[in-house]
Amino acid sequence: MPGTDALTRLQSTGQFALELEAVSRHFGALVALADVNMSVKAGERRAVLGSNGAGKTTLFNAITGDFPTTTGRVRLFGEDVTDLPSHERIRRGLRRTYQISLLFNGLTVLDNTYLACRGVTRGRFSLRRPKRDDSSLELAETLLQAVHLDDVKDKQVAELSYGQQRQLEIALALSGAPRLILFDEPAAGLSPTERTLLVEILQSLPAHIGFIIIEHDMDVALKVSERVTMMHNGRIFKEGTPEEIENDSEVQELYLGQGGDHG
Ligand SMILES: Nc1ncnc2c1ncn2[C@@H]1O[C@H](COP(=O)(O)OP(=O)(O)OP(=O)(O)O)[C@@H](O)[C@H]1O
Repeated sequence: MPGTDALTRLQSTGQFALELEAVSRHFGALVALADVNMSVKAGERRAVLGSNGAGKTTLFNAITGDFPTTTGRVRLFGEDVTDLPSHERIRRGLRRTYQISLLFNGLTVLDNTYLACRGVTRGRFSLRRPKRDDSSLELAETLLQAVHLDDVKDKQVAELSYGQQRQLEIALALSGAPRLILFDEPAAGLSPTERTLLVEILQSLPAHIGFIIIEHDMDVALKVSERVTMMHNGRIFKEGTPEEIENDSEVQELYLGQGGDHG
């Protein structure tokens, strides 16, 4: 049971997109997340940094409900979702991208996006051929413009570069009125040019869409976020503005102490 302060915070308004209250996740004897408290405002852009095994992916799994938490409460937009399955959290506006690709390689870019739009709006997938007047098709085209893929919309996904596939994953995450998106290392494997484009795409997302980004590229993470949470050994080690984190001597020590292993 959370204490009085925790309960007061749990009963707070929906001004927060996300509130984590003493969230822990154990794997046997291993504590992957230990008593994590974290609040992200609606529309806020937050980076989560930390070395390998710091608990970043486990944190995402706790937020999405992909793994149950061992202890603690998770609140989305003022509502306690700790006991709700992933699809119920998605219905409340939560989206996630993965480090592995979940795209349909044999379909076109537009078809992939269209299916995602229909899948969310109708609650299930339909393989009906799109008609020109379909609002899902219009939405899909708009999303592809937002991620700079409109000129390759008729190509098969398998023909896209790796960077373009990552851009498409962002378009899919944008389908169906998301309010909070979790991006899991979107810059991984991208060229410098593709990273610049990624930063531009993330910075141009509509203001009401908040996100949390796990990113090993400090430069990308600090450019697209308003606040940064540093994790270490399953705990929150530091939180602050990008400037505060960049200039923090303990953060520098931790990173340098790992021989430059930022990820
Ligand atoms: N399903 C699992 N079973 C057992 N241990 C796990 C499982 N998932 C994660 N862990 C362990 O929990 C700890 C945190 O892992 P996690 O993947 O959350 O770290 P991370 O910060 O995302 O690391 P990376 O940057 O390498 O992705 C690690 O010690 C990891 O080995």
